[in-house]
Amino acid sequence: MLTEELRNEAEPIIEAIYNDTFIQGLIHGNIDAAAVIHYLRADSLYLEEFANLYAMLIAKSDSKDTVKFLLSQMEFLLEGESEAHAVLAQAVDMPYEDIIRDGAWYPSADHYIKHMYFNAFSRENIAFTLSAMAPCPYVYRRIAEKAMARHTFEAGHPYRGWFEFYARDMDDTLDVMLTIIDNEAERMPAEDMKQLRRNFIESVEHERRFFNMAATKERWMEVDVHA
Ligand SMILES: Cc1ncc(CO)c(N)n1
Repeated sequence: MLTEELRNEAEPIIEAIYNDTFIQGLIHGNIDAAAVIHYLRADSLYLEEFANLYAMLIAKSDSKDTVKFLLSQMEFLLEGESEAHAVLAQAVDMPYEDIIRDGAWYPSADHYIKHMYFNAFSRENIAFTLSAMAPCPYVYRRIAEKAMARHTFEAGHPYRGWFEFYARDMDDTLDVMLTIIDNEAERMPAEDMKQLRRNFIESVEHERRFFNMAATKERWMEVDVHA
């Protein structure tokens, strides 16, 4: 199965993400608050676009079950994931709304978002876009699983709820995404299947860059989007 292979290929990158500054900082509870704030500013905008991408995929879907899935995911995204963000906001002791007021598509987030949109705009088959989107739930779930397996988060740990959320709540999203990708891949020419692979692995790399973006507070040097 294609997505099983892709998950195996992604594993060393995910292990690297796990060992990078951002996740290690969350695990040990000593992350720079400014990095968490930078992450939330970018991620709130990223998730907004993720919801917009679901809407684009709905327009491309002819199966009722797929439409239902995409709708439910959109709702989950708009409601549920705020729980994970709330944990981070609380840990840095700032109201969430105040944090995200000044967000921007910082360069790495910008690249990742446009990678997904390129597939949505240029391909009719939703498997292309889904192959670029699936690493979003997958990478977070794997990281959360690794963290929970390797560490004991005491009750008062400021980031415990973040890891618990992603260890618990990503399965449904992931299963349906991977099933659609595998079903479509079976009927595709080799060239297209290669693109699904590239899309998936590139997004796993984008996930790494996104956390590093937050850790280094990466921003555009010349573009002021609030001008
Ligand atoms: C960039 C990014 N990837 C994945 C997730 C998990 O949904 C997230 N919130 N943000």
